[in-house]
Formats: sequence, C-alpha cells, structure tokens
Amino acid sequence: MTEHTPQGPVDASLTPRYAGIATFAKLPRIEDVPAADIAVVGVPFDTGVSFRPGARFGPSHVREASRLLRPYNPAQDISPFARKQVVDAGDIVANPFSLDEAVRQVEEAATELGEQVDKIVTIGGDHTIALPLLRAINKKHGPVAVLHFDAHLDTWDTYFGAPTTHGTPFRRASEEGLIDLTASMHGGTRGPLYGKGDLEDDVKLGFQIVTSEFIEEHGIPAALEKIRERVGDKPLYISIDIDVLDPAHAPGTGTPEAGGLTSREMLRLIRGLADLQIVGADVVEVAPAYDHAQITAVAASHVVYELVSAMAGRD
Ligand SMILES: N=C(N)NCCCC(=O)O
Ligand SMILES: [Zn+2]
Ligand SMILES: [Zn+2]
Repeated sequence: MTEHTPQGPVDASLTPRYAGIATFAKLPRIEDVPAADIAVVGVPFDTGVSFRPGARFGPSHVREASRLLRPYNPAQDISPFARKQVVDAGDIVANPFSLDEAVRQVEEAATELGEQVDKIVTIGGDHTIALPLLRAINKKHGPVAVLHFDAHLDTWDTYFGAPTTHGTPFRRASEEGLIDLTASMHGGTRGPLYGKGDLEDDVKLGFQIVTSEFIEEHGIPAALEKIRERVGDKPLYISIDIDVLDPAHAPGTGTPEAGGLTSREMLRLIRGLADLQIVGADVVEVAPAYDHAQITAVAASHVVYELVSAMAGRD
C-alpha cells in the first residue's frame, strides 16, 4: 500500500467529464503520482484474431466510455480510488507485424509494471495477450487459478499451424505450467465447437466449466458457489473476454456468439468474487468498429471498474 493519500480522478463537478484526455475513469497517469497500488494498462493489439479484426482500438474506446464512471461503487460499498492509488499506466507497445515480438513485449512490460504496482488490470487487445500476461504474473505468484469468462474455450491447439493466437492462450499457458489446473474454470462458454474433442481436450487439461446455459438455468448464486468452491483462496487471475456477454450487450467484438450473459449478470458475478484473492485481471476483445453507441465499451468500462473495486477492497 502506498504511503501517500491516493490522488483520485479528475472531479467531474469541476471539470466536465467530456473535457481533457481520457485516462481510465479520468484517473491520474502513473507518471503523475509518487507510487501506485493498482494500474489499468492498455494493450492495443489484434494480430492474433481469427475473424473480425479491430481489438487494437479497444483500450482507447474503453477509456472514452469510462469518463462517466463515478468514484463510489455502491454495489461493493467501496470508494476504490480513495482506498488505493489507482492509475492509468498508458498502453504497452506491441509490434503489429510480429506476433512473437508483441508477445515478448507484453510479457516484459507487464513484468516491469508488476514490479511497480501491486495489481494490474489490462484492457485488450485480443485474447492472445492473456498468455504473456500469465507469464508475467507467474513470475510474481507462481501458478495461479484462472477464472476465464468467455463464449469460447480458448484452449484450442493451433490455427493454420500457428500456436499463438486468440483461440489458444489457455492451452499454451497450461502446457507451460502457468496455471493451477486444480482450481481453474471457464465461465459463460457456449456455442458451436469444431467437435466434441474440443471439450474432451479441455477436460484433459484440467479445466472445469460453468456454461452460459448453466448460469441461465440455475442462476448467479449457483454459479458463484461452483466457482468459489473451485478457486478457494488461491491467487486468482480473472480473464474476461467481452464476448462472454450476449451480442446484444457487447456487439463490438470479433467473434460474437448468441446466447450469452447480460452485463448485469457479469457485474454480479464479479461482485460475488470480490473477497477472493484476485492478483490480476484482463478485459479483452473489445472491437469498436462493430460497436454502436458505446454499448460494448460502456459494459467493458464497468467490468474493469468492478474488477478494480474488488481488488481495492482486499488488502
Ligand atoms: N478469443 C476469442 N474471442 N475467440 C476465439 C475464437 C477462435 C475461433 O475462431 O475459433
Ligand atoms: Zn471469446
Ligand atoms: Zn477469448
């Protein structure tokens, strides 16, 4: 915890919230404070996508929508920006012409940032970036429980022979021993697969699943019970692909699947996990070109805010 009184966001009652440069939630930049506890950082990168491109514009789009966030979160009864020094750490530079170099750059930058702050919430970017982010967090915490909210499993093996894509990060991370596979889960998965073998492979790796259908059938409390039982008090990394939401709630994404969660359900799920030992998180796959009226960006900005609130609430 920093020694200084946290510097909060620009006061929207003194400076119009639509004025000025958009940092996340109008928070100070990391350079503007002596020390920080929680950093929000962008990774504008989408070289790993299999369908619609454009997630490289995700971080700036989410920051724009986050201008409207306010400092008190009644749902968690917490003022996250007063409790902890939360900052915007800008964007990590990721080479769009070399996926391998980009992955190295993300790992290196996230490792460095992780030495400066306690916890990081990353805004993507396509889901490829979860791999270097998990490599970075592994150096700090060892293998972490991964709670992965997504329409997709993202444990596929290769695409066009390529091992590193947005459909493969959790397969690679499992193989590298970055994930505690006794405590990890997918949440909100649904939709057509390549074959039954996709699910069998996923089980073999060690993941469990709370599907979108399970959540609809049994409700959020039952889903939370399953997740909490699985994760326990292990260091937890939460990776949220915005396509876990139904396309009605998140049209601005690259591989949309019908039958997903509402934003209200997603926010409730995070709140129900707020007391767990969350050590890092990402929110990925926001692709503004397919967004309308900032629907996806508003949802994503609230998801990030809820994650930051959860992290700020636990010492
Ligand atoms: N990670 C995301 N969003 N999508 C993965 C989809 C991979 C596929 O095209 O089969
Ligand atoms: Zn997905
Ligand atoms: Zn994904």
